[in-house]
Amino acid sequence: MIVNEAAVRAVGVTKRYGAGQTQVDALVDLSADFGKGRFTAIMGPSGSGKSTLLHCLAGLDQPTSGQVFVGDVELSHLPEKQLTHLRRDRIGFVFQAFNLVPTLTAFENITLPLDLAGRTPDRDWLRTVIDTIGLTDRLKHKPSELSGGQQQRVACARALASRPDVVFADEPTGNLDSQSSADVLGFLHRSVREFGQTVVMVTHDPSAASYADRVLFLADGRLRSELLDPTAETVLDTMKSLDPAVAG
Ligand SMILES: Nc1ncnc2c1ncn2[C@@H]1O[C@H](COP(=O)(O)OP(=O)(O)OP(=O)(O)O)[C@@H](O)[C@H]1O
Repeated sequence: MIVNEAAVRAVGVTKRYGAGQTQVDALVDLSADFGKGRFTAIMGPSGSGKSTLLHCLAGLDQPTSGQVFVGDVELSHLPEKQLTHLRRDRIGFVFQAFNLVPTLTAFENITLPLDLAGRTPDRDWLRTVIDTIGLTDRLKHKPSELSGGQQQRVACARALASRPDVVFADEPTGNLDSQSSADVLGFLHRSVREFGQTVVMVTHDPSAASYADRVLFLADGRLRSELLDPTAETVLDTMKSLDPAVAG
């Protein structure tokens, strides 16, 4: 397995909002590689730039300066139509609010992005993903008939259905109890370990971050620290050293 090859790369990314008195530098000259087949968590205090970074990496927002690469494609040079195709074909998204379509069944939600793209699902892959989320008996149910944790696992399966180059997850366990969080994180972890998927996840929760291979810590739009093979304890210790508010 090639461990060091980057699925996504930020090079000198700055993101500035507003101007003059209201100017905010949400990201400042930030560079980071996100290795293929790796699970990376992004942490940092509120307002440190986590969501902005995720949106820039996913081509949902444009850096003010600097470059973002998905594989070897540089996003800022892509016309909007190609960017839309790249997001659709090569990137999966999981959001805090599960964002499932209420009128469709779980199975239909999972295959919706492929259907919209006019792509034939890879049956074996779809079966693997569905078996791994452990909801085989709930596939004909609508989202309102599923628990929050089950809905988020459906959202994860939807993100993986196209076998994307990278899955971006923005606070995927923010609305879940601890057991449901463990189910969702366990699934993301398995998708990396067993299927070689790449996951980049923003979280506030040290135990969620401990499922990752690596944690990046942001503060004031800058990369401040990095932890490999994190545990909830080492993540919390690093957070305390970076943010006096956490240290209490
Ligand atoms: N559209 C916008 N216009 C102006 N300022 C913005 C915009 N989006 C974000 N910001 C500012 O950029 C900074 C970084 O915001 P961002 O949402 O990336 O932080 P975050 O670390 O994800 O925060 P949280 O943990 O609270 O979600 C903040 O100061 C925020 O107020």
